[in-house]
Amino acid sequence: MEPSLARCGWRATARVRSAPVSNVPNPGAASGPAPSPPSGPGPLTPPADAAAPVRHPDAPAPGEPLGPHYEHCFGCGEAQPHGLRLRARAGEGVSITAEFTVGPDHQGAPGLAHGGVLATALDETLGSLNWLLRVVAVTGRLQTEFVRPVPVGTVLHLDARVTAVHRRKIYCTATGRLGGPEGPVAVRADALFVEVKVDHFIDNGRQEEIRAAMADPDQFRRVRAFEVNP
Ligand SMILES: CCCCCCCC/C=C\CCCCCCCC(=O)SCCNC(=O)CCNC(=O)[C@H](O)C(C)(C)COP(=O)(O)OP(=O)(O)OC[C@H]1O[C@@H](n2cnc3c(N)ncnc32)[C@H](O)[C@@H]1OP(=O)(O)O
Repeated sequence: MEPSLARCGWRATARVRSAPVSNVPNPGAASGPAPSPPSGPGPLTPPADAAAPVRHPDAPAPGEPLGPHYEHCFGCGEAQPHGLRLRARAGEGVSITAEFTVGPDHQGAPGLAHGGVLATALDETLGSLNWLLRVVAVTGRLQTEFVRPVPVGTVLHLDARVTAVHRRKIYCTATGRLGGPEGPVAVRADALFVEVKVDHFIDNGRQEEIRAAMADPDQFRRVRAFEVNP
């Protein structure tokens, strides 16, 4: 241990307190064997009749930057001072690459990215995939795996792809690597997005921001085009 940390009273031997499992009361014990864990495919496994994703003919070309989908978005917006300012590019097929530089505003522990911020980076990258399908969709489910700590200053290189589509459900997966596209894997996610109409935002968003977004002709046209010109 660093001498300076030892001076602060930190002990490398700290352990979570725990009781032996046999001492934990089990109210179900008297009524027979414990229920078996759920089996079968989970909600992030596409059903057998799911289809392969199809890249929309008007999707941005591979390598083309996607640009923010909303300027105040915490994930990608330019007008969001503490946001992630994640930059995404179209990939081949229905895939995306993205970069996010972890800054001091993104810390959880000293010098390390907050797990929720990393989940946001994964969510934002996965959400960008819908631009290649040309549908508007929101996250229904996001399962994250944190494999390595991510220091402040790291450029996290993300890649994501859609694996299957079933009715309004879009199944996708993403990986984030440290320092470069071939760097060690730090985070992973599997997700289910659900296609929605633009009315989802109009009906549920705070009126102040909705009015401002509707007054922005670029914003409105871009999103509506997904609905009326599938
Ligand atoms: C002028 C206005 C301008 C607007 C500008 C807009 C620009 C922005 C454009 C694009 C935005 C993209 C934003 C990107 C940001 C990154 C992504 C996010 O963080 S999004 C935020 C977090 N997510 C939510 O807030 C969702 C909250 N949840 C909901 O609203 C609903 O629960 C919703 C829409 C997800 C589903 O509700 P239902 O009533 O529409 O759909 P049902 O009929 O229940 O489900 C349809 C199918 O999906 C399955 N499903 C739904 N939710 C599921 C879940 N959580 N897990 C598993 N399956 C689920 C169901 O089982 C059903 O499947 P079966 O077709 O029957 O097989």
